Amino acid sequence: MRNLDDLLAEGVSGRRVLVRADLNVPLDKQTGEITDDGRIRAVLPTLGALVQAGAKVVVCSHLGRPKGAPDPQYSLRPVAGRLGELLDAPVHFATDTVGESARATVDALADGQVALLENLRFNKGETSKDDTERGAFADQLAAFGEAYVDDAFGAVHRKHASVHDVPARLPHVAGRLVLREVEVLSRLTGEPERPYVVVLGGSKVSDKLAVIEALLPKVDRLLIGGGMCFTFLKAQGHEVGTSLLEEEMVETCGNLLSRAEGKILLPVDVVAADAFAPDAAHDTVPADGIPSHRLGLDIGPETVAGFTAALSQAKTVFWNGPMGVFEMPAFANGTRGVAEAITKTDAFTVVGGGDSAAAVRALGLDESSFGHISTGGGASLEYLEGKTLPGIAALEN
Ligand SMILES: Nc1ncnc2c1ncn2[C@@H]1O[C@H](COP(=O)(O)OP(=O)(O)O)[C@@H](O)[C@H]1O
Ligand SMILES: O=C(OP(=O)(O)O)[C@H](O)COP(=O)(O)O
Repeated sequence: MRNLDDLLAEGVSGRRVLVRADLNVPLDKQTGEITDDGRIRAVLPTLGALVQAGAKVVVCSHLGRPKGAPDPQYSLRPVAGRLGELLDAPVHFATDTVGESARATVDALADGQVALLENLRFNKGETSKDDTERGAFADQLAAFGEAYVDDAFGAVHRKHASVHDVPARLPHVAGRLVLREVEVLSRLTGEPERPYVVVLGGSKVSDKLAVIEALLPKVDRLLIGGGMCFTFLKAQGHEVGTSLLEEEMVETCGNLLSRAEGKILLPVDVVAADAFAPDAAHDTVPADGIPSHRLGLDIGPETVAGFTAALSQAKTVFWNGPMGVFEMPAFANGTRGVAEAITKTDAFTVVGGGDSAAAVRALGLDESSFGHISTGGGASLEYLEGKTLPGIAALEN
């Protein structure tokens, strides 16, 4: 896989370089402010090197999951502002992705300047399953660069135009972040030191359930909390009230549990609330006793103790997905407890995922007490699964 140094060695001064970044940062639902800028900081080494080398840097990214059309709540404009502060240079923001504003913004770039295009997912072509539709959008994007750098590790598992199709159209290299992520994560794909414990939570339930099947044979223990656990609890015959549930995956989860040979550890207690709100009334209840009008927003203290015991034995730990809605202090204890347990092991520990990494920082945990904090959750899980990831394969071609 060619990397940024190869491109820099060819010389990029005065050349337009299209950089796919993962600037999908968490935003405050009320104020729209960026609550964690870790993913922006993570691409600074690549962007800084290109700026210094005098390239005209055209950055593109997705933010959230808009439905193929402009949606102001998912605008990258606040990210352009923050990126400019971190680079200590103006970032020229295009109000569309491949339209007139983008063309004018890119055309006006001087050497060493940076532009950010509006959210890629405001365009249907970005995520389309139709090769022709995706290809047509990739053609438009590729026109903005003479070379392409993929530094969007968090999105390399997506077969999307900017990740999978643009590199087929331009000379392409891996950015510094992608290179480092792959280097570190490859330590977990060979023969990880055992016991190897994986902790899964978060809210992207259907995406990540698909990964469990492939991971099960590789791990010694799989601890499941967060929004993930309720589909499993349901499969065990428990009622889960109004908790996050993937009804159509209940049977799959039942099959997984019966084949897991006791490797899967589920919550024994959960914090159940009246509503998805910071001030909602809530209680800790047994996992098999969630009242019908309540929803589970965190794992309970007994579960944290059980997970801590399993983690204390581990020699390798991978964690993706918060154990609860950590953004609300009343439901942050499970995530804090599990994160602290991970920092106390003498295992090689990796945390992956935009929100998981944000949780580590929001809870004031020492980032250096983890072996690696990855910017990708789904991406690192699928990498660990041993799958060929569309974004990596495209860089290797
Ligand atoms: N029990 C739960 N119910 C609903 N949402 C949850 C629950 N537990 C965790 N979450 C939410 O999951 C989100 C993170 O999920 P995800 O995107 O899968 O993680 P990551 O970005 O680390 O890969 C957080 O915003 C958190 O509030
Ligand atoms: O946030 C992301 O992934 P993650 O939550 O698995 O870390 C990436 O930006 C990918 O986003 P997507 O899962 O909407 O494709």
